[in-house]
Amino acid sequence: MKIACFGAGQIGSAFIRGVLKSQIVRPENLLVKGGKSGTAEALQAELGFRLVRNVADLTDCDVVCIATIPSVIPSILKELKGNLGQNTIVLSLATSPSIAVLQSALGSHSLVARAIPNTPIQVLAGMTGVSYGKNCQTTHKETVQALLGSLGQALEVPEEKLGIFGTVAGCGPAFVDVFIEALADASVLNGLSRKEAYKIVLQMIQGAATLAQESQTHPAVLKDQVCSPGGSTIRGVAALEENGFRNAVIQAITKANIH
Ligand SMILES: NC(=O)C1=CN([C@@H]2O[C@H](COP(=O)(O)OP(=O)(O)OC[C@H]3O[C@@H](n4cnc5c(N)ncnc54)[C@H](OP(=O)(O)O)[C@@H]3O)[C@@H](O)[C@H]2O)C=CC1
Ligand SMILES: O=C(O)[C@@H]1CCC=N1
Repeated sequence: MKIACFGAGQIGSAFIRGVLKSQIVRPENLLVKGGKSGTAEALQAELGFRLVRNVADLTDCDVVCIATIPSVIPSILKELKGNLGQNTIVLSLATSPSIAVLQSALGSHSLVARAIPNTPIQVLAGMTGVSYGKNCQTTHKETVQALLGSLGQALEVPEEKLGIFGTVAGCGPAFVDVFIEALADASVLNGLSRKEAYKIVLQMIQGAATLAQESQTHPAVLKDQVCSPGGSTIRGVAALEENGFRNAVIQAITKANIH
């Protein structure tokens, strides 16, 4: 597979690291174009992909990804128009613009898709939602699925659900990181070292997620199994409820919701 990526910032670099780690693309078949700050050049020195010198080099790419903030995208689309092969799919990883806007900028026959990945793609543990423009046929979807699926799980969703999918899966890691840090702070407050705290917290979170996934048991049942009568856990659960933990999480997702 030959792919290109515009942007080597947070999600661009996670994508680049992921596709090289999964070996879905070889470094010589990965072309990257960065912005002005030199992040792409620094990453290239570490990972050995190719830097894009000329957009005309992209015509034989299977997929051209766009991993920049939305405001830069119109100028990238202008650069791309006329430099894409007949079967090159433009895959935007940005929260906007919509497929309709991408397609109208690139031409009515263009192959366009949108995906919202998350930072765990760099360790092949991603969860990515993807939506396709109307010109994408099964073979194009298979190419994108192979690419994104190599980074963890990738699920096709209608574009109207991509925002909330991307909010939970894409913003979610930051919320979980806040929770991890808070658990570690509480552990340190109560006498553990930072190192011990993170070791315990990370394995506990991974274990709880694995149990929920493998047992296919409702989280309320799993929670009840931990709460011994008159025991410690139920006192902690009551404290979470008293402090609006559930509501805080619901508000966080609702405020973050990508439209
Ligand atoms: N961060 C995340 O976890 C996720 C982000 N996204 C989406 O991805 C997009 C990027 O976000 P994020 O990675 O966090 O942002 P960053 O600011 O970290 O990265 C954006 C990158 O784009 C580069 N850039 C700017 N202009 C151009 C250009 N003309 N051509 C090529 N590259 C350019 C910038 O380079 P320079 O600084 O050198 O100008 C920068 O490195 C956003 O739309 C975001 O919504 C989606 C899912 C998850
Ligand atoms: O913060 C953001 O806007 C992006 C979208 C998903 C994750 N980060």
